[in-house]
Amino acid sequence: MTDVRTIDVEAVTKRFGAVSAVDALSFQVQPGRVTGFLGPNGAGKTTTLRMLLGLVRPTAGRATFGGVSYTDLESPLRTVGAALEAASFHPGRSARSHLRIAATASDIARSRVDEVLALVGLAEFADRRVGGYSLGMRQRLGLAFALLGDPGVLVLDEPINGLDPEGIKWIRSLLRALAAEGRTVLVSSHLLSEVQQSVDDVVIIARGVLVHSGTLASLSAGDSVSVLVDAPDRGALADALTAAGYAVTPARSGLIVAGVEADAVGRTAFDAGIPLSALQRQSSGLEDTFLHLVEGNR
Ligand SMILES: Nc1ncnc2c1ncn2[C@@H]1O[C@H](COP(=O)(O)OP(=O)(O)OP(=O)(O)O)[C@@H](O)[C@H]1O
Repeated sequence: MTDVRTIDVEAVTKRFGAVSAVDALSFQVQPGRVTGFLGPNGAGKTTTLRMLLGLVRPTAGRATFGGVSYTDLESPLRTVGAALEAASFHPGRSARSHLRIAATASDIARSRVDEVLALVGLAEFADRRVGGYSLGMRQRLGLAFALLGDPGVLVLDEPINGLDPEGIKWIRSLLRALAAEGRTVLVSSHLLSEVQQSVDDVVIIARGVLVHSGTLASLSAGDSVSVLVDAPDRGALADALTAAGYAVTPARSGLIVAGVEADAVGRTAFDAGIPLSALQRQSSGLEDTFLHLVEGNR
């Protein structure tokens, strides 16, 4: 690995005619961590990654690797490994032949081709025509390209898309391993649940604007906890909880008490001499928090 850098997105805007795909977006991606770049379909993820990789020119702002734009990098393939969605490969050529051509063009040792083929689990299919590959195998080939120059930064657009459960498990551990080696790893997805197990940090966008950036743990701080409680005498229970200062909302199967843990609700009922028929903690969960964040921006 040669060159480890942060990814710096600074007030980047991209308009396509009247469509504002990305709007004054700023965030930083740190080395040694896996960062999930999340947002619903059409949020502007691919456009942002394309600006980062010099494929689309921002209307305003700049996206760089430690202050240097992709097109100004001395040795781009050795600095940044990228796998964008819908990478096109020549159907009649093999994975090995694709990688050999790229290695030769960038002055990378031929031996590295076999290394990356093994790394992505394509060694036994290396000489097969890419036209016969499954979507998952194409994803692996895209990843092999990204890793070819042993770069310090990886930018991967929806790398989990198309992988089977075993492939998903494999890529999760690969992402973790790449970050553990000190690399900067940015992975886009429209599903938090897809990357939740492999990311340290999250950058969440919706409609082209930033809605949250921070550690994965910072996201769970927004989880709302509540308790569903019920008693044969629901009215008496509601009165006791309200008298104790809790916000109580009637629901079909009981009462919802917001922002409190089950033990406190149980104690209040016990002190008031009210036997309970149900007491259940409810957490909105990370995915709900994520959806709430992005839907607030729809
Ligand atoms: N070349 C283009 N011309 C016009 N509009 C575009 C172009 N590229 C993207 N857009 C629009 O910009 C917005 C953001 O699209 P983008 O593909 O970046 O989103 P995304 O978050 O990557 O979504 P997905 O997960 O569906 O790929 C969308 O409204 C899209 O229609």
